[in-house]
Order: sequence, then C-alpha cells, then structure tokens
Amino acid sequence: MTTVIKNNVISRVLPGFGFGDYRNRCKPTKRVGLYNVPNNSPAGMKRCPSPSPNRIRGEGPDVVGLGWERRDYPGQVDLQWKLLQAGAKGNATTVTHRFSAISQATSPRRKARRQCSDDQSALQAGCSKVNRDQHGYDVNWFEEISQEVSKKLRAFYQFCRPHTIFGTIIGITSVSLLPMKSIDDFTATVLKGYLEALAAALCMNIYVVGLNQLYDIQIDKINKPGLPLAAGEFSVATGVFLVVTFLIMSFSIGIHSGSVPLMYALVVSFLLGSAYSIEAPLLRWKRHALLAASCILFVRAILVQLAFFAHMQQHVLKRPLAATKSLVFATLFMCCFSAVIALFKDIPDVDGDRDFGIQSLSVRLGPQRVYQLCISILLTAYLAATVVGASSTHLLQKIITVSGHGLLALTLWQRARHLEVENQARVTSFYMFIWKLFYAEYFLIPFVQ
Ligand SMILES: CC(C)=CCC/C(C)=C/CC/C(C)=C/CC/C(C)=C/COP(=O)(O)OP(=O)(O)O
Ligand SMILES: O=C(O)Cc1cc(O)ccc1O
Repeated sequence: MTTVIKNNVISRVLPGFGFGDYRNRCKPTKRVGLYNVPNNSPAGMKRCPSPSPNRIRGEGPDVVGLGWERRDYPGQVDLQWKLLQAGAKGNATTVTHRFSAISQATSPRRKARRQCSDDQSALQAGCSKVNRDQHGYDVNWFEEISQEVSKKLRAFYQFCRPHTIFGTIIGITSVSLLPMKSIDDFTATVLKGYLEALAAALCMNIYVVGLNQLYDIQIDKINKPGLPLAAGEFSVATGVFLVVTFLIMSFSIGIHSGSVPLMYALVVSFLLGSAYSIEAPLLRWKRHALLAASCILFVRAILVQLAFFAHMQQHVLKRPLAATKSLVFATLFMCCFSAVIALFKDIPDVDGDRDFGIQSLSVRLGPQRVYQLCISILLTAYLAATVVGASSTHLLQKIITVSGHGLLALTLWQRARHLEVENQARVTSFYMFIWKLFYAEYFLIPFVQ
C-alpha cells in the first residue's frame, strides 16, 4: 500500500518514474506514426500512441511519451516524457528515461506488477495476491537485481577492452614459458610467480584502457558509442573508482612479489599508459602518431617480452639472465605487430579523431595508405619468421614454425585482398582479425629455437 501512494505521487509529479506502467506502452514499433514530433527531437522519435495511465485513471496531469530506439543498443529505448501542463503545452516539462523495451515487455512478473499500479482497486486485489505470494514477489525482485548485475558485468567486460586483455594473458603466458628447460621447472613456486605477474599486468591493463576511456568520453561517443562510459552505462565516478582500484591492485601485487623486473614493467606501463591519455600540458601523447605508436610498441613488444622473461628467469627460477633465440625473435616480431596494431586501430576512427584534433597516421595519410602499410609490414614479418623457422636445427620445430607462419601469412593475404577500407564495420572486424593473428603468434614463439 505504501508503494501505491508513493507511486501515485510520483506519477503526478514526475510521470514516467513510477512503476513500469508507462514504459510498456511505448515499445518501438514500425506501425507507430510520426506525429506531434517537436523540431528539436532526435531523428526517428515516435510518439507513444496509447493514452497515458493518468488519463485512463482520470487523475493527475496528462503526459505524452516520445520514444526512439537507440542505434548503439537495438532494443533499448530512450523515452522522453512530456508533461503537458493545462494551458501551457508549449512549455512542456520533459524527463528522459532509458530502459530496455524488450525486457520490460516480456517479463510476466513485471506485467503483473504493472497491473498492480495501474488501477487502485485492481492494485489492492493484485497486491494482496502478491503479498500472499511472497515467493513470487521475491523472485520478481531477485530477477530485477540479477538483470541489473548482469548488465553491469557486461559493461565491465567492455570497459576492460577484452581484445587487449586476451593479448596480455596469451603474451605473458607464452613469454613465461620461454625460460623453462624441463618439466621439473613446473613447480608451485613457478606457478605462483607466473600468476603474480599475470594478475599485476591484467590490473595495469585495465587501468590503462580505463583511463583512456575516461579521457575519451566525447570521442568515443562518435567512434565507439558502445563503450560503457560513452554510452552512459557507467558514470564518470564509477570509471574513476575502477581505474584507481585496479592501479592500486596492480602495484600492490607487484610490491608484494618483490620482483624488480615486474615492478619495472608496471611502473613503465603506468607512465606510458598515463602519458598516452591524460589531457595536460606535454601529455596526451595519443594526439601524435609517432608518440602514440611508440608507447604501444614499447609496452607490447619490449616490456612484455624482456621484463616478464626476466621476472620468470631471474626472480622466479633464480637463474642468471640469458637471452634465448625465441626471446630475440619474439621481441623483433612483436615490434612489427605492435606497430601494426597501433596504426590499424585508428583506421576506423578517422572521423572522430579528425574532429578532436588527433593527428593519427590515418588522419594524415588517409586510411587506404595506412592499411597498405600495415599489410606490407605484417607480410614482411611473416616472411622473415619463415626464414628464421627454416634455420632451426630441430626438425619438428622447423616444420611447425615454417608451416605455421606460412599458413598465417596466407590467411592474412586472402582476407586482405577483399577488404574495403571505406567500410567501417569491415575494417573493425579486420582489426580484430589482426589481434587473432597476434594471439596465434604467441603459440608459435616457443617453437622458434
Ligand atoms: C603488459 C602490461 C604491464 C600492461 C598492458 C597495458 C597496455 C594495454 C599497454 C599498451 C601500452 C599503452 C601505452 C597503451 C595505450 C593504448 C590505448 C589505451 C589505446 C587506446 O587508444 P585509442 O585510440 O583511444 O583506442 P580506442 O579508440 O580503441 O579506445
Ligand atoms: O593494448 C594495446 O596494445 C593497444 C590497445 C588497442 C586498442 O584497440 C585498445 C586499447 C589498447 O590499449
């Protein structure tokens, strides 16, 4: 009963913020006519055709719902409620509300609760039913909480930029295997040393990509509107909280490990990752193509290979530092790959980057040239890798590295032939394919001996 009064009050004062009674009536449908649309409303806005519950009830001021489906999240609708005050239609009060039309419309329990709040008498009957069916009411509440939690978890997954996280996991795992000489090296201490390095690097990775999203909210609204900060799924305060928490966690793990090479890797990635994104005098290196590429190259190609190898060989296995052929190969090969990732990632972003003064190579030279440069660098690297593989004295390793690199080069060449650089969706999918080649390389590196 308390809820009913509160709900009625809300519906009088702020229509649309009561229970879901208004929302379900405004599902986006192709049949909804485009009428009564204000001049300044977003394109595709449709008027909710049903009479408002206030009108049905004959109480409270009338409202008009105007909704439009979001392009970045199909199925999710932005609704603007116009409170039509008597005799003052021109000065309508507006309230914007976001919700998932599909989930609102399909939950039978929500429907029951909506009916509860629609009509007072029905509500009394319905609510006493709900009260009696205590289990059903709890499930309803639980369902809403779990939907909200899974939405936030999905947003957090996007916030971490999963393609970079996989790159860090696969890269550090592969490099950690390089100093191993025999099966006896796989001890609990070694596993602990590996997990410490991985956890610290992953936290630093989340710090770096999270910080970038905090400083890029406006650019991402154009280039990557699905990212949680740009889409408004996370507030700036949540973003700051996550970034600071993961930074503290990364350094805490690093300090606790007592490993000098690991701490060195964390401090340098922290400095470069911060300088890359932070908007301050002499910083925001992502504005300059060469500086931006150097940051990514230094961390992905030099630090990941050398510092994590040194961490495992010197700090964990307690052996003198000695480079191996696979380590040298990995560092040189990843220089090419990281440069390609740094250049290619900006190809689909030219519009937003140009508007915000980011002088990426794609903005300067045009996407087609950068694309051709990237493919040439990768094919040359694969050719060199095949030659290095062929020089191996071990037959099995020779077969794996030559055929592996040959196959990857062929797949790249096949896909590259059909790419239309003007098609943003295809370029983005090709960029993700480059990351897959990057992961695959880490499976081949331990065989280069
Ligand atoms: C291995 C360790 C310790 C950490 C990994 C940490 C990372 C991600 C290192 C990469 C080095 C670095 C300085 C990266 C900055 C790159 C970055 C945040 C790129 C995002 O650039 P944008 O051009 O904004 O790309 P999006 O448009 O994809 O957001
Ligand atoms: O991790 C990296 O090597 C570079 C990078 C690429 C990208 O598409 C988004 C974030 C990011 O840090």
